[in-house]
Amino acid sequence: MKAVKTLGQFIIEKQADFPYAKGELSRLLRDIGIAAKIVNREVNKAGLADILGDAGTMNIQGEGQKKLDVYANEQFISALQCGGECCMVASEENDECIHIESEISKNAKYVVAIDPLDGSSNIDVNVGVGTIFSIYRRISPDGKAGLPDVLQRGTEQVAAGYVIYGSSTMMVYTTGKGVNGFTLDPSIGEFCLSHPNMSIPDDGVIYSINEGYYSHFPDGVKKYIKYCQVEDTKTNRPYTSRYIGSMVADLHRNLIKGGIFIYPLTAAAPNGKLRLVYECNPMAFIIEQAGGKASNGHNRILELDVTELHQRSAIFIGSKNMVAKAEEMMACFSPQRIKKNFEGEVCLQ
Ligand SMILES: O=P(O)(O)OC[C@H]1O[C@](O)(COP(=O)(O)O)[C@@H](O)[C@@H]1O
Ligand SMILES: [Mg+2]
Ligand SMILES: [Mg+2]
Repeated sequence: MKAVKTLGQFIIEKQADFPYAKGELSRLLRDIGIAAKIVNREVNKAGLADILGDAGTMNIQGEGQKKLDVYANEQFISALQCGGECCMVASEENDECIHIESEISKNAKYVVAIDPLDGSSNIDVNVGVGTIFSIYRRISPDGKAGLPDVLQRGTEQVAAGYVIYGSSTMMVYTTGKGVNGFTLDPSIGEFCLSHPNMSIPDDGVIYSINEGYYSHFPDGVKKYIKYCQVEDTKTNRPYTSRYIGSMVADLHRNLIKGGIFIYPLTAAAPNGKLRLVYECNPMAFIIEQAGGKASNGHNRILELDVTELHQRSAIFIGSKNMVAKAEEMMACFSPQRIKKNFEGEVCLQ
């Protein structure tokens, strides 16, 4: 019988990888795991728990908040407040950063950026949703945590992860030493190591993009979609199209099977849709740690300058050879040219 290793046991064991570790990061990951279990409980019985539907409020993105967006946000913030290892939270659902003033937390070493519920458009229809988190070391002086702490480049993340609430619930995370996945065993209420040392294949046969916006895509993206659809058995094409509409679920599938996920600049979202701080940077850290690649079509996501909390970015992420191919086609079009393209100027293609 294979020994079960829980998330808590694994975290403590891995602490040895960090000679100066005092357990703060371990306890912070524990706190995130606790909130994930509470959210999972509600997601699993969402239809019965009066937690489906709209909350009737808008977030700073101008998006209508779902009841589960608000619930998940509250659960993660309160778990981080109780745990004492986080001095500030930046959330998709809050305009500004939330300072944790309690005595035990205000000088805590870490700040957390979070997308409490990812894939909100799928909540009411029982399709996989997730949570995305990113952890940075506070760079501001004691008690002075602020925006600069979450506007650090993605390369400065000390840990990142996601939770997927799917047919089973999993937590997948990295601390910069590989990627590991844990499946929640409801019978013991523990996340247990199920996917050690996850790695994404260098090549895949899945492309994931919302083709409904095709006419608004940059020509480089149109060219790449055409490339995916061409008949060529030598390169396993045509690839197959899969798009769930929850970034976590689309990336989790591609992490395991190989594939590329693209959310480019579009006419409707000229700066992209997905948010750099709590969606693109953490997912890029995980995918790179699994051997994949992540860019905005031109530049490495993790090296992008972060100037705003809810800043958006285009993202091309997944199997490294597939992302490289897409970048090759985007190279025909510099970001400036793409912008011009949206202003209706004829593309040189
Ligand atoms: O419906 P679209 O435009 O394809 O967008 C889907 C994308 O938007 C998101 O739902 C945005 O995330 P949130 O649900 O956290 O706002 C992603 O999960 C998903 O990849
Ligand atoms: Mg999201
Ligand atoms: Mg969200």
